[in-house]
Amino acid sequence: MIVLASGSASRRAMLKAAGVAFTAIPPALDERALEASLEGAAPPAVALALAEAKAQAVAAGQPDALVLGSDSLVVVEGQRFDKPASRQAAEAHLSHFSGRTMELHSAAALVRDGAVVWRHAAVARLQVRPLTDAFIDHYLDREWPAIGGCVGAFRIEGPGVQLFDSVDGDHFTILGMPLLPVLGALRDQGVLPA
Ligand SMILES: Nc1nc2c(ncn2[C@@H]2O[C@H](COP(=O)(O)OP(=O)(O)OP(=O)(O)O)[C@@H](O)[C@H]2O)c(=O)[nH]1
Repeated sequence: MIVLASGSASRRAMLKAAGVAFTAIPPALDERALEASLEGAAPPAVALALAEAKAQAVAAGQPDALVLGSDSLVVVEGQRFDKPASRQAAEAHLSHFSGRTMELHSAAALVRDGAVVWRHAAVARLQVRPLTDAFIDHYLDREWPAIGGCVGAFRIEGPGVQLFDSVDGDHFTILGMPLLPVLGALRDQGVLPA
């Protein structure tokens, strides 16, 4: 059985659309505390550590399952941004992102019998166009609070696409999980038909 250790609607939707049968169990994990313990680590290492910790947290209660954890984080000019906690935070994030290049790191890990059997990190680079205060306000009138659950304060599959001049990277990585490598790993683990 495949367990997705995530409360992310986007990750559930990706796996469902791909035709993967799974059970979703949100991880009970203090992500912020773990991130704090990783202060100074490179973004891919942070995303991988969080993906593994989420999978391990759920795997503890699912002894016979293959457990998939995933994490995404945004870095702009070396500064990391988590999901916006309020509309005001989203406004501040977007003002800061204006005209800058955003790195969106997404990682995934598989845990079986308590051991990490596979891990992968990917990065997408998104060029944020200059954003006026009026645009940000209008955008948030439509997209808040939906984007409260999204790092980067956008949904690329929705109006969030209007934030960018260009995007370089895998669409799924931006949505929150490097789906193609995940599917390859699930085939290697014998839980998806090869
Ligand atoms: N719909 C959508 N979600 C996005 C996009 N970019 C990032 N996300 C979501 O932003 C969230 C990143 O936060 P995380 O802490 O990794 O995951 P989470 O939502 O807290 O869920 P857990 O896996 O339970 O930790 C994930 O749910 C991603 O799917 C996007 O363009 N569209």
